[in-house]
Amino acid sequence: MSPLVKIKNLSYTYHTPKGETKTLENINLEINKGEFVSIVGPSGCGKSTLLSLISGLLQPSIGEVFLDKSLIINDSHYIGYMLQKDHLFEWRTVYKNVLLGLEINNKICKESLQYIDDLLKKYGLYDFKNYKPSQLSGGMRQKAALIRTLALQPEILLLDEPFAALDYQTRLSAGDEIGTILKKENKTALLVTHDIADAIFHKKLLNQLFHTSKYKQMITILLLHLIIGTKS
Ligand SMILES: Nc1ncnc2c1ncn2[C@@H]1O[C@H](COP(=O)(O)OP(=O)(O)OP(=O)(O)O)[C@@H](O)[C@H]1O
Repeated sequence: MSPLVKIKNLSYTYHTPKGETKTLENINLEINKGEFVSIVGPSGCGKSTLLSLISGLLQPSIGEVFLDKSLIINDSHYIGYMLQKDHLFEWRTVYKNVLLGLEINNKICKESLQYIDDLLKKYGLYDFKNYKPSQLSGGMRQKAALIRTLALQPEILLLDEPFAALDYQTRLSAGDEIGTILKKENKTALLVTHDIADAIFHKKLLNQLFHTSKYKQMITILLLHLIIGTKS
């Protein structure tokens, strides 16, 4: 089976009038379909940059990023992003928020609406669909944001510290629920976090440990493969 995401000899340097910042150096990584991979590293080590490169928002300085065997040169593949903040709009109901991606991408049809209804029912938000985001708990809001992302049926989900804004208890339950949803929907996901507890919460298989960037000594990116599905 060929990997869904393949990163080959990837390096990235930011160029600004003040100088250059070598952020990633010679990263190699493969993610198979259905895997949940966590990358842990301290603030500033390049986690968000890596996600931008995978999503095609940035182009590698050196190396290549492939998604499903084709080179990522722009954002032509559909990639779902979940950020620290849920970015739900208070003036829209939960349902209207969840519909937003479909609306923007002109993808509202009978099947997509049915898929949203199924997700809302399966994951306990259907009864809250006419609520405003402020009437939901932090964990429920993150679930609504996840359903908004899943509605577009992305090939891969990129999760950039999605639990960081939640309190510890909510973080545990939301992390658990979101992991369960991704597993049930058979999604491939890459989580980046500075908090190792977030990554090992799902415990599973420690796959690879690598050091990166001589410019940021002592930074260790701990790569955990949290295998979802039959491999878990
Ligand atoms: N647009 C930019 N221009 C110049 N340098 C940048 C830019 N974005 C990020 N950097 C630098 O690149 C390095 C990596 O940043 P990045 O945001 O990828 O790290 P991170 O691990 O995601 O950090 P955090 O956990 O704080 O979000 C940092 O030194 C940062 O200052």
